[in-house]
Amino acid sequence: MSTTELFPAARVLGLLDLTSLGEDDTPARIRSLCGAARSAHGLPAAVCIYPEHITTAREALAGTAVKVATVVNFPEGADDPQRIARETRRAIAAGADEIDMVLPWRALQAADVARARAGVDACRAACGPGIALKLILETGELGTPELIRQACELGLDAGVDFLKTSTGKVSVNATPEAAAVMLDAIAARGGRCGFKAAGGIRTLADARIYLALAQARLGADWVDPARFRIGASALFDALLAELDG
Ligand SMILES: O=C[C@H](O)COP(=O)(O)O
Repeated sequence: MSTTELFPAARVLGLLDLTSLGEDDTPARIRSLCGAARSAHGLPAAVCIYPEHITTAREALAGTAVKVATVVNFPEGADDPQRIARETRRAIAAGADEIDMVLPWRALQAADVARARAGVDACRAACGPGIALKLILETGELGTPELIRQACELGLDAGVDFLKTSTGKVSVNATPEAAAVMLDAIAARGGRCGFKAAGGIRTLADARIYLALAQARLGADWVDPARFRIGASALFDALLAELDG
């Protein structure tokens, strides 16, 4: 079966974190994004927006099952655990269901594993068991498969809910090579952690590359919104175009 048949546009839509992380986003833009999310073809898994727009998104999505995801320590990936905890608590108080936190990846690059881990632990503690934590590794900046694997192990040890590739704000974002390393790490721990490909994914063909990689390593049943997401700001229009025929 081809990836087009395995992963039709309607299925991809249900796995989408519909993203708007523009510096100039306004409440009107977020309302419009959430209005579009209520498409006749089905709902995305989540919208992903800056923390200042959580309330707007919550209101605009009321009555739907679409989760409100937001970003913390974004996009820089700083290494201040207290700031990370504070941002996380505020986002949850404002109504976020899911937190996409950037790993203090420079600390990891500098071999300060404890500092990087402290940031993730702070976010995990602030999330508690009820809020999904997606750890953004910024794989394009980590660079080597060894460092990407080390970042995966750090996140898995800390009990994050998803490993996510990228912020979309650096020159190298999601790549199939980085995704393969991440999916291998997730599979080696029994597939309990999810995976989110994000950053530079613009077409259905791009999305299907990551879906196929995940299915090959973790199985067809594993690929559902509880464990697999595509984060993208530019894919939605391509999906609707396909669904509209
Ligand atoms: O967190 C998700 C990414 O920011 C989305 O990146 P993108 O704008 O390249 O689709």
